[in-house]
Amino acid sequence: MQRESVAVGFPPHGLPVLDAPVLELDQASVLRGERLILEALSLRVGAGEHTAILGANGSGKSTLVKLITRQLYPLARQDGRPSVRVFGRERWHVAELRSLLGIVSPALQLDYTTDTPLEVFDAVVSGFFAARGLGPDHRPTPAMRERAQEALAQMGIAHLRGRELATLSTGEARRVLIARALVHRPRALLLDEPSAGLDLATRRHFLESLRTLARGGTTLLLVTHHIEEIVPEIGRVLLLREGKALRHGDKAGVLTDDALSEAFGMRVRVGREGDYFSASVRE
Ligand SMILES: Nc1ncnc2c1ncn2[C@@H]1O[C@H](COP(=O)(O)OP(=O)(O)OP(=O)(O)O)[C@@H](O)[C@H]1O
Repeated sequence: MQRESVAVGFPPHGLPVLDAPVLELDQASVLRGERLILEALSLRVGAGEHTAILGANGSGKSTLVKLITRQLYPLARQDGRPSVRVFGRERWHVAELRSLLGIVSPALQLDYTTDTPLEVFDAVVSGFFAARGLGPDHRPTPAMRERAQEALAQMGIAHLRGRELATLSTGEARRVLIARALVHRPRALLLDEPSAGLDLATRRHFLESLRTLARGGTTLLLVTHHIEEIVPEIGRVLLLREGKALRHGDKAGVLTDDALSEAFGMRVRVGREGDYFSASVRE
C-alpha cells in the first residue's frame, strides 16, 4: 500500500495564507494529450464565497478539479505569471494543501472502498497524516482521535465506527470520506459530484449537512452537473462549456434558461423550489 511520507498535524492556520482567496485562476489553460481541455479560465473564490462549478459531461469539470488538487498542471503563461493559486500560493506540498482543502471525489471513494480493507475510524483519523489508513509511523494523539469522533458525529455516522469501508453503502462511504476531509477543519471543501449514487433521502440529508458546513465557515467548492445540488448558501456559479467559462457570477444571473440551454446543448427550463434551483427539458 502506498502511503505519503509526510505527516501533518493540525493545519498551519495563522500562516500568511489565512487571508488569501481559496482559489485564483487567471487565464488558466490545461493540455491533455494533444487537446486543450481548459482554455484561459479565470475564477476567483474568496474565503466564504461558496461556489458551484457547473457543466455538462465533458465540459472540463474533472480536469479543473485535478488542476486545483495539483494532479494536473496548467500551461505556462507567456508572461510568466502564475495562472493557478490556491490559498494565495502557486506551489504546495500535496499533504500541506490537503490540510487546508478537504477533497471528496468519486475517484477517492473508489480508492478507499476497493483497495486494502480499511476501518471507518482509521480512515477518518488518518486524514491527519494525509495517508490511507494508519501505518506503524502514524500515532494519532488523543486530540486527533477526539476530533475524528467529532467529525463522524458531524456527518451523522458515529454508529459506523468499527465497520469496513468496503461493506458500507455508497451514501455511508461518501459521508465517511467527508468526515475524513473535515477532520483537520480545512478552510475549504472541494466536492466533485458529491451526491452521485445517493438516493433521494440520503441526498437531501447530505445537502443539509453541506449547508451546515457552509454556515459554519467552510468554503464550499462544488463541482457538479446537477443544478439541484447547488445548496442555497452557494451564491456564485461558474458555468463551463467545452473548457471555457460560458458564464460566471451571481447564481440567479447565471442559472437562466438561455445559459443552461447553451451549456447543456438542449432547451432547458430553470425552476425554483424554495431556495433550490431545478432544471427540466423544454419540449
Ligand atoms: N487524458 C486525456 N487525454 C485527452 N483528452 C482527455 C483526457 N482526459 C479527459 N479528456 C477530455 O477532456 C474533456 C473534459 O473531460 P473532463 O473529464 O474534465 O470532463 P467532465 O466535465 O469532468 O466530464 P464528466 O461530467 O463526464 O465527468 C473531455 O472531452 C475528455 O474526453
